[in-house]
Amino acid sequence: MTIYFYKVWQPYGCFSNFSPHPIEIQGTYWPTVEHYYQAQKFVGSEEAIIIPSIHAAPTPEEAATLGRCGTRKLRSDWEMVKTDVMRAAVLKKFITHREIQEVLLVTDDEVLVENSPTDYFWGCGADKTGQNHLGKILMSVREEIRQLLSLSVNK
Ligand SMILES: Nc1c(N[C@@H]2O[C@H](COP(=O)(O)O)[C@@H](O)[C@H]2O)[nH]c(=O)[nH]c1=O
Repeated sequence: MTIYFYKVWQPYGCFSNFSPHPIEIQGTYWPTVEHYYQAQKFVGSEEAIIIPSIHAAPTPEEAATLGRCGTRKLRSDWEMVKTDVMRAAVLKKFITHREIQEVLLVTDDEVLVENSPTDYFWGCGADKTGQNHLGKILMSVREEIRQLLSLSVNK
């Protein structure tokens, strides 16, 4: 059975990048994966001055609004790196927070789909034909954590 998730307050809300699970990456703490992801759009770009505001945004929604501002220029390699940026952040989230790691592992081999009505890249979009890259990242993180756990058990 496919598992759909989207908003934090809906079933499997902990799979949303907006869920309140902080991550530490290269010595910096980010309140959510979404804060980190949106800030990475401007690393090394002429708009990098916005990064502290994204970092300090009171909610992931506000971080997303800042990062999505259409007039700001993104780093030139963003399209090439964004999936790796997202995967690193999602992996860190589920390694750090054991209670949601358990929720992820209990989904076994079910297909995970971000049920966004608007996003055809990270989610499945309104008509379910989207690429679902966030769901694919979650499934690959699930597999990686399983392997890490089996290595530590067999040591
Ligand atoms: N969960 C969730 C969203 N979905 C998230 O939005 C991000 C994509 O942002 P961008 O690349 O800037 O379009 C990505 O983290 C995706 O999972 N969007 C929302 O407005 N509300 C939400 O509750």
